[in-house]
Amino acid sequence: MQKAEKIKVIILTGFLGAGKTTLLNNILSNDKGKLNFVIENEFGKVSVDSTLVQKNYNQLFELNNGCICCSLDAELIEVLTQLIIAEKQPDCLYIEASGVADAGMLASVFKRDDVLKYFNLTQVICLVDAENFEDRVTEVPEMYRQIIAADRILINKSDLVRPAYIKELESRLKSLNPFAAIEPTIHGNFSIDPVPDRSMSNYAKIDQFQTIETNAGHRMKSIAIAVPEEFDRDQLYASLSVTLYLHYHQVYRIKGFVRLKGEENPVLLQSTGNKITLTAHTPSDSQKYFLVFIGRDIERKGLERILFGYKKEKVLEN
Ligand SMILES: Nc1nc2c(ncn2[C@@H]2O[C@H](COP(=O)(O)OP(=O)(O)OP(=O)(O)O)[C@@H](O)[C@H]2O)c(=O)[nH]1
Repeated sequence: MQKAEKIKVIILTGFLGAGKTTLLNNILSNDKGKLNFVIENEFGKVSVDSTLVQKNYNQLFELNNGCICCSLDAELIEVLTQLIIAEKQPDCLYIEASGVADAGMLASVFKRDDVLKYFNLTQVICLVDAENFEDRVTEVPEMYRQIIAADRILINKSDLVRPAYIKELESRLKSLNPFAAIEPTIHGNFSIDPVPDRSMSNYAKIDQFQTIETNAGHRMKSIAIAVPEEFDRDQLYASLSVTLYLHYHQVYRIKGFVRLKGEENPVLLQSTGNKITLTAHTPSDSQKYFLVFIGRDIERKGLERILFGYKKEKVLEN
């Protein structure tokens, strides 16, 4: 270890699609002169976020195919060890946890004596999606744990709800976590100053919440489907919209890259809540086309039928 001071660590948590990558991109672009390392953790095997994090970092580590809080702690320790022995240690390490990560369990890694010696977890920031909070919080226990483990809660997507609702949500979140600083944000536009009167994360308080069921694995599933063929934009949009409408309580997030008929650039397709967005994407040389579905009780066969079913029907019609 070259530096006298410990490596600062900031954990970003929040449910699927709450805006963690958007926030991280904002922080990194405001922080260009610094040596920043990033750990990206996605729940599924295939990573979309590592492509979407803009290159304003100095090194990026990916921990995929599991959740950093329950199945990847050995891999996390391995990355942390690499940082300790590296010639140049980062000014800050940002960890973007998967949307279903238990932030308390992740933060507890930084309580271990061997880790505490080199790393200072300064903030656990939880993003709450103002638009979808009510619908999801009752069915996803992981969201509670993310909220109660936070030093700072950002009510993101506040452009999509009424100002009066933000006030309501703020007091609701305050009752769940009275220790956190809470503020509304839009597109993760926020400056990462220290939480007032706190040089170290308050995550030690998590011990007070041990009565809440500990995370014995998530009920979520992540299914990646290769989509090398071109889709008709309207048909794809319609079949996924219907799926989100009918299976709103099962399909929590869709994201990936697809090609559309008659369009030169592929698109980044994303869903949060029941909204789908398609954004033009500049492909890399090794661009892969796939869609990742994250949700509960979802099955590959059913999803393939949704994606490709209408094509088969078309063949039969002709
Ligand atoms: N309207 C609006 N959209 C937002 C805001 N913040 C993020 N988004 C959009 O929400 C979608 C999800 O944002 P991400 O930053 O990818 O969310 P995430 O939490 O990293 O998602 P996962 O990694 O899948 O859990 C994207 O389409 C963003 O552009 C916001 O404040 N307002």
